[in-house]
Amino acid sequence: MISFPNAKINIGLNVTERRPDGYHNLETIFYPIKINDALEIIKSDKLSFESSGLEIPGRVEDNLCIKGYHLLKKDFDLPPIKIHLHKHIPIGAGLGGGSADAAFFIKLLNDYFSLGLNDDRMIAYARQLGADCAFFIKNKPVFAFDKGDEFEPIKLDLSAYKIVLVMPPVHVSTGEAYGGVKPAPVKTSLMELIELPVTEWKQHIKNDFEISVFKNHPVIRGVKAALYEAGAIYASMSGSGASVFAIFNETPDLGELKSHNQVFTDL
Ligand SMILES: C[C@](O)(CO)[C@H](O)COP(=O)(O)OP(=O)(O)OC[C@H]1O[C@@H](n2ccc(N)nc2=O)[C@H](O)[C@@H]1O
Ligand SMILES: Nc1ncnc2c1ncn2[C@@H]1O[C@H](COP(=O)(O)OP(=O)(O)OP(=O)(O)O)[C@@H](O)[C@H]1O
Repeated sequence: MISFPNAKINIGLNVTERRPDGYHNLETIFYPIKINDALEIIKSDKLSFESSGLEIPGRVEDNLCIKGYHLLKKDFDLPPIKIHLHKHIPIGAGLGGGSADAAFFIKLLNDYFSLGLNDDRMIAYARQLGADCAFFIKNKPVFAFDKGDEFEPIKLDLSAYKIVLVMPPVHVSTGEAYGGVKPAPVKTSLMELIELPVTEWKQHIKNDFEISVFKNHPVIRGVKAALYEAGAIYASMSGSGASVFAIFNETPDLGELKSHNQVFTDL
């Protein structure tokens, strides 16, 4: 059985406070986009994991799919499977690629072995694998709060616009990004700001990670500026970076940006 985990972008991200457990409370809007991995499972005589496409850093045991298998195996008598992941979603990009794989893997196991889990139970498992994972179970635009794993549904449809995503040749680790951020309470919640017309987002909606990440990686600031020069209505780094997305009325001419970065369109 195969599925196609997709990436997300964060439209606005406010880190509001440090939590006693070392994590941070935040508020953000998660919006799914059409950059996909391919994830396949088949029955086998032993548990195995292989990947193709982009190289995934770290040990196989730490891959979120393997972690997901062991998590569900505690509660279900799962037979061994062979997992194949074709990695296409850029890594260290703030696109939640690993988290999407984890959530889609739980959904695959649920379907393949008819485990009978509803969304809430799958969300409870996904949350244990990483803060971003839970979003990808329902995979619909939401306002997220707490660790980024509590949600309010929102009505947001950007399909009338052209969304472009630029991945510069740098990677930012999530830990590094949280290390540089100064938490602060918000004046107006993103839940309200997201209701503004897209043309007003530039004045009101920000990503708190940009200050320190841009300082350490000025090339990312440059990408955002170039996207505004190309006519973007709104542009922002996604999550903890390094990717930057932009919303346009018409398909832009990205000229120079294309020669130094990976560019995704039609998202
Ligand atoms: C930056 C975002 O992508 C925004 O959507 C997420 O907050 C990151 O979520 P994630 O990658 O699923 O994060 P996890 O794998 O759970 O945690 C990685 C590290 O990020 C930090 N972290 C993550 C989420 C959060 N609300 N507060 C944190 O401080 C912690 O240092 C943690 O050790
Ligand atoms: N299936 C997976 N795909 C990619 N990375 C994985 C996966 N499983 C575990 N990882 C580990 O997670 C790290 C970052 O993954 P990911 O691509 O989700 O980060 P990101 O782009 O910073 O996303 P975000 O911070 O938005 O969750 C990788 O360096 C890798 O070690």
